[in-house]
Amino acid sequence: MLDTIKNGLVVSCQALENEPLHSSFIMGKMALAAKQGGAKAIRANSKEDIISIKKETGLPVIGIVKRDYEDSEVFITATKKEIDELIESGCEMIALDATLRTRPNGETFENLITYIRNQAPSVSIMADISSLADAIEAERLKVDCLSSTLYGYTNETKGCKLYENDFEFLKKLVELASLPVIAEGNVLTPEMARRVLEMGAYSVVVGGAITRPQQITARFIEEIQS
Ligand SMILES: CC(=O)N[C@H](C=O)[C@@H](O)[C@H](O)[C@H](O)COP(=O)(O)O
Repeated sequence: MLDTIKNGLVVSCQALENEPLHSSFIMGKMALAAKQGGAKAIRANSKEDIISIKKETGLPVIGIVKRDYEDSEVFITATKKEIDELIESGCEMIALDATLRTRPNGETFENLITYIRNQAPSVSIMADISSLADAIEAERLKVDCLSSTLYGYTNETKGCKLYENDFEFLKKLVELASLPVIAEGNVLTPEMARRVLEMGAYSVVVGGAITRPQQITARFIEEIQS
């Protein structure tokens, strides 16, 4: 999986229940379009979407399951339940929240890593981090790669954007990490994607700027009305 995405583009094809394109059929077609454009792999949410995308494209998939829990802010692959669903989906890599926040049901990131290694030894693990401290802990637990997914999406980093100050956070992360670092989150243009790879990112994940038309439209509106 890691060899496949090196220096390449991964397209995130996700539409949650409250989004207009929410449908495994549509995500499959979206992923096919991404494949035709040259995507090396797809990042996707839910067992159903992953099965549909794999059937439609044959591309490797970085799988997540987003689910909200009352007792925790962690929502990306939070517990064993989501991991079981991902293993059943056949995805090649599982991404999970690797922040230091408390998980639902008293589960721990460390236990989930062990669980994946035992249940699905051929599946790679991506740690979705929000800070350098998260990255250090994820490396200690021997995940396969780090992704900047949650930078800007925790209480401590709220409002931060990955591209700020010429990708300052990503630069620090690449310097610190010995594992491959995937640039993900608010990579909005082809130029930004090239820039993060130049800075040493191993690969880049682009989501909304390709697969969420409501975000793309809003960006046009913002520009023409300002
Ligand atoms: C924070 C969170 O929930 N991120 C999710 C993680 O899978 C997705 O909603 C994002 O689309 C993905 O990370 C790609 O980022 P962007 O869409 O900004 O290119």
